[in-house]
Amino acid sequence: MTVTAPPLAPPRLVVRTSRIDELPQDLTALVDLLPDVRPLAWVRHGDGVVGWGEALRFETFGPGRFADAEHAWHQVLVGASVHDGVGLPGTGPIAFGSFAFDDVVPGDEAEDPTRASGALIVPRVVVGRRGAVCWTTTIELVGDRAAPAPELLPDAYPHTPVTAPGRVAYADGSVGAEDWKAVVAEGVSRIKERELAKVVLARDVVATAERPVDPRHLLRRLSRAYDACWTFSVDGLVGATPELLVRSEKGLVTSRVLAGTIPRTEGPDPEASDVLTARLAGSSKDLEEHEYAARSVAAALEPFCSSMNIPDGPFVLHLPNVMHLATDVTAVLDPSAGPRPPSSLSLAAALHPSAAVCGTPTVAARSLIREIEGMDRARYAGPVGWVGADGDGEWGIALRSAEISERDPRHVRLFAGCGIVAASDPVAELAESEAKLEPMRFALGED
Ligand SMILES: C=C(O[C@H]1C=CC=C(C(=O)O)[C@@H]1O)C(=O)O
Repeated sequence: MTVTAPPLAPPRLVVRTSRIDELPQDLTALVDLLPDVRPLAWVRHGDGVVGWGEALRFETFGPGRFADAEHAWHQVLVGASVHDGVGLPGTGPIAFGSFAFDDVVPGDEAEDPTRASGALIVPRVVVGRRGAVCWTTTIELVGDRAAPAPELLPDAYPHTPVTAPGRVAYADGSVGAEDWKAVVAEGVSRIKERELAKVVLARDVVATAERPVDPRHLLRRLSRAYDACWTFSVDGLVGATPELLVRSEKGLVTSRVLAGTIPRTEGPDPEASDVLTARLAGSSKDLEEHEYAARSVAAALEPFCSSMNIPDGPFVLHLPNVMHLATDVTAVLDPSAGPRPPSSLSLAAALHPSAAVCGTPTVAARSLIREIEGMDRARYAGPVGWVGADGDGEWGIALRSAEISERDPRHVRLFAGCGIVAASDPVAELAESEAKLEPMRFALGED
């Protein structure tokens, strides 16, 4: 694990949260506040948290990436001095984070042994909104002479205008579209050979923009057009995910499980929309895909919970680009499990990778992905979100996402994947993956 911070050991945080005037009733009110420095965001329906600056960063590696990050977060909180005048989820100290999908990236260690597979970032400034309550949090490192005075913090970062990426050219990523159909066909045949029941296979597309991609541009467009999704930005990974891996708040745990998809092709015709909804709700192939995902989430949560509610069947979630089969799982953390309940981050670690992004059984699916997918997923399909001082927080699965290249921010990798079962058809899966790329293609467009 790497801790990047001014040379102070151990670092001591001073955290102040205070209520501020209500922000405009606008879906982009929070993301509009972001300055031009690697923005942090977790926003849905205009509520959530945004952050900027870096008080602390913890970088972690490999299979221990979640546990090491959690340990570092606990350590830093021990000495923190917190003045929280609001007391809501997301107030006080928080860290944004994102984590790689896989424990190992084949061949990668040789190429870049320093590339972290997880990071928690404690921002210098957070602004949040929950309903009518808005707040700001400033986070300083004691003795950090480089830090601006607290009263200057919100303005101490450059507020240059948001820039649009201009013309964007798209090219094949690691595996071209045609070849990817063969990858899917291989997945189907392995399933038919009974090696496994389900595997999620993904592909990437590389976008090259005329100008460096400003994550704030993507955030604005996503939070407006995909407001029912969780729009996020952490360390150059930006997206609007419809899938909530876990939210943990005061002992109540929620997870929105998605699997089973139909691209939306019906335009504004409500009758056509009803036909698609009915087709998805009655598709045995999609129901099978969904069942594996819902079961994997329930099984991972079970050891931590005293009760759980799993609806009998999924509902159909309507998004602008696709419809999904969805199940909202709710559960209560077991109060007798010990003095410190599991944090949202450790629940995310236990849930990852669910069968919505990996497959069933997990180990067989993960090894088939490594064998045939032909792509480094990096942080795509890994957990992304935030954790607070009490461990509560929200973690989504980094879907409908793209990674802006650190080396050259004109380059962006867009990702999409599809659950494959015995009845999957490679042509239909390619069309589905295109529909799942649509949010990020839209985000890269012009206002
Ligand atoms: C893996 C992705 O979607 C997952 C979530 C919802 C529906 C899915 C599906 O129907 O295949 C996938 O399991 C993705 O968007 O890249």
